[in-house]
Amino acid sequence: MDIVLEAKHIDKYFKKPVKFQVLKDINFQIKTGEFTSIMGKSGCGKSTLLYILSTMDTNYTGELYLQNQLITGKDATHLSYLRNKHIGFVFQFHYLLSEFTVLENVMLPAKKLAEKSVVDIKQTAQNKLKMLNIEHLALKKASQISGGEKQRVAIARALINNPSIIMGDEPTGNLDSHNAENVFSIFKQLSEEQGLSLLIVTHDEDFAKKTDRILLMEDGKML
Ligand SMILES: Nc1ncnc2c1ncn2[C@@H]1O[C@H](COP(=O)(O)OP(=O)(O)OP(=O)(O)O)[C@@H](O)[C@H]1O
Repeated sequence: MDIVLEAKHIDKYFKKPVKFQVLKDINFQIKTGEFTSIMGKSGCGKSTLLYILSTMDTNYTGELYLQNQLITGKDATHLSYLRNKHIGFVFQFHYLLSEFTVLENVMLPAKKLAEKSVVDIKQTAQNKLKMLNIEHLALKKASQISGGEKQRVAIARALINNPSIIMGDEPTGNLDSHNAENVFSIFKQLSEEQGLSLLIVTHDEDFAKKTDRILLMEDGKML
C-alpha cells in the first residue's frame, strides 16, 4: 500500500509563557485509503500536530513527507501549492463565506490552485455537491443553510481539488448526533469507495472505534 503521509521524529516546543515541549518524537505513517483517528485528552497536542501535518505550521524539527516527497523546509509558496493540491481540510467550524453561494464556496480552493478553467471547476464542484446529496443547495447562500448542510458543503469544498488526504480537527464537534453520524458515513464511504485517506482528530470514542486505526496521544507523545 502506498504511503500518503509520513511523520518522522517530529518535535515541537512552545517558548511562551515558559518553554515546554508540546510534541515529543512523533512517528507514524498514513496509507492510501486508510481512515485514521487521533484521540487524546485535551491539551495533549492533537491540534498542534494537525497544524504541522497540514503544513500550516513549519516551526518544528523532524521530517514530514507528503506523497513520499519531503516537505519539511520547503518555502511558503511551494507549501501553499502542495497543501492546496494534496490536502483537504474540514474543521469543527465550517469557515464558509456566508455571502457566497454554496457552489462558489466549493469552487474557491480550485480557483486558488488555478489549474483548471472556471467551467471545469464549476462542473467538478457540481459533481462533488451531487456526491454529497446537496446539489439542490448549490445556489443558496451559505448563510441560508443548516449546520449539518454547512458541514457537508465544507466536505465538498475539501474534495474539490481531489486531494490525497482529508484532515479534520473535530469535524463533527459542532453537530448533533444525527448530522455527526451522517458526516462520519460520508468519510467512511470516501475511504472505502474512493481510496481517500482521512486523518481526523476527535473526542468521540464511538466515532473513533469505527475508523481503521486510532492513534492515541498523551502528553505530546504518540502511544
Ligand atoms: N500558541 C501556543 N503557545 C503556547 N502554548 C500553546 C499554544 N497553542 C497551544 N498551546 C498549548 O499546547 C498544548 C497542546 O495544545 P493543543 O491545542 O495541541 O491540544 P489538543 O490536544 O488539541 O487539545 P483540545 O483537545 O483541547 O483541542 C496545550 O497545553 C496548549 O495550552
